Order: sequence, then C-alpha cells, then structure tokens
Amino acid sequence: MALQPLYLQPSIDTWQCSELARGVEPSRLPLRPHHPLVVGSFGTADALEKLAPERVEAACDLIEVRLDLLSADERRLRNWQRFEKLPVLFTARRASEGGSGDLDARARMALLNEILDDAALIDIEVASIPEMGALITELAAHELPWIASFHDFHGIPEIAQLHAAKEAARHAGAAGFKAAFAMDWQLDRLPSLGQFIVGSDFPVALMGMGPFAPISRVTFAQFGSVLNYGYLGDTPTAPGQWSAAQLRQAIQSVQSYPVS
Ligand SMILES: O=C1C[C@@](O)(C(=O)O)C[C@@H](O)[C@@H]1O
Repeated sequence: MALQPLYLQPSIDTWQCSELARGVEPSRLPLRPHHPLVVGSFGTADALEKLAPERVEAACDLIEVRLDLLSADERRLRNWQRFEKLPVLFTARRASEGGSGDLDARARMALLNEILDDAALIDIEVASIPEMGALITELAAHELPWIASFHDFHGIPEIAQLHAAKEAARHAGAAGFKAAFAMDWQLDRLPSLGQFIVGSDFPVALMGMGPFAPISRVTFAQFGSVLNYGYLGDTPTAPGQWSAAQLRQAIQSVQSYPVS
C-alpha cells in the first residue's frame, strides 16, 4: 500500500513557523486552516473486518486503528488494508491513558514497528516521549509524522498544562498535539479552550469525553481542531463519542460558522 504520510497544518495559516516547515511543500498538506478532519476510530476487530469501505470512506477522512484493542491474530490479518483509499493512523495506547492490555513502552513500540509500512500517522502520548525515543528516531528516518497525545479522564486540564504538553510535543518533533479530557459540566471552559486552538501556530486537536463530548467535539471543530474522532462500527473508543458519520454530518452542518 503506497499511501502518502499525513501532514498536519496549524488551524491558522502560520504553518511556516512550525516544525512542519522543514522541507514540506504546503501543497502536500491535506489539512487546511479551518478545515478539520474527521477520524473514524475502530473499536473492534469485527468492524475492521466487516465494514464496507465505501461506508467508511463516506464517514471520515482517515481511520484510526487501535492496536492495543486487537489480538495478535487480529493484527496479523491487517484488515485495515481493506480501506486503501483512506490514510491510517495507528495507536498503541498506554494503559494510564485508556489503553487496553497494560502494554509497556517496549511492547507498544514493537506493535507500532510492525505496521510502519501501512501508516500515514502514528499516535504517541506526550508522556511516552521519553521512553519511546527509538521509535521517534525511526519515524523521522521514514519521514512518517506522528501526533503527540494527552488524555485526562478526570477533568479539564488548565490551559498552562495544555500549553506545556503542546510545547513538549513540538520540541520532540511531533506534527501536532491532541488532548482528550473529561467534560462533565464545564461548558464555560469552551471559549478559552477554543482560543487555545485558534491562537496556536502548531496543529492542535481538542475533544471532550463524557456528557458534553458531543457538543465539545462540534464546537472544537468550529475553532479549527485538526483531528476530530468518532467511532466506526458499534463500539465507541472514548466515552461520549459520536459515530464518525454523525460527527462528520454535524461538523459539516456548522462549517459555515467557523470561529477564529
Ligand atoms: O486519543 C484518542 C481520542 C479518543 O480518546 C477520543 O476521545 O475520541 C479516542 C481514541 O481512540 C484516540 O486514540
């Protein structure tokens, strides 16, 4: 499969300032300012095996395969190759940020190393950067971009904490920064979180989890969040996710009202 790596662009048109500027032609950047992408996330091997590619293509711009949710036999099938028109983002999530199987850094790197030829983008937690240096070096050698992620299942981080995590991601050579956090009632935090996206010269994706996940995901997309996750099949990969098809439709319905 010869898919191009996926390059991320900041939500405002300042990509020249970012790490991305190194040798990358803007024309190769599929993310355009205020044009958020929808990520269809597979929560089960069954969906990966059975969903019709046309249905998946209609629901999202790229797919996420959660390697930590698949058995060794299921991974060997490489069923993600059925979706040859879509870029694939691979994730092997650490347990402390919601991953399955309590995989240590070595095991997660081994899973990711197996699929590099099929990958357009890799997810590495900001917290895993220090222990996954070997993989990060390998990705740089393959010119394969990666997104640095951050998860908080208890509440919304302070902007200063998000800023520090984003700068750690940028410093380590990530192509973007993504944070998912529990949002129970704090809708009043949406404007400042939105401004965190709008004011960034580095690609940022934010998403709430829990009761206000749906409203937050549409709102953050309006602010220019670059990756917006929904599930494919019947099993969400985070609490409160929309299905990818619903999310895409909702984002499309508000796309004439971008916030910047
Ligand atoms: O990091 C993320 C985002 C996510 O947690 C969400 O909130 O939609 C879903 C995960 O599968 C993915 O790896």
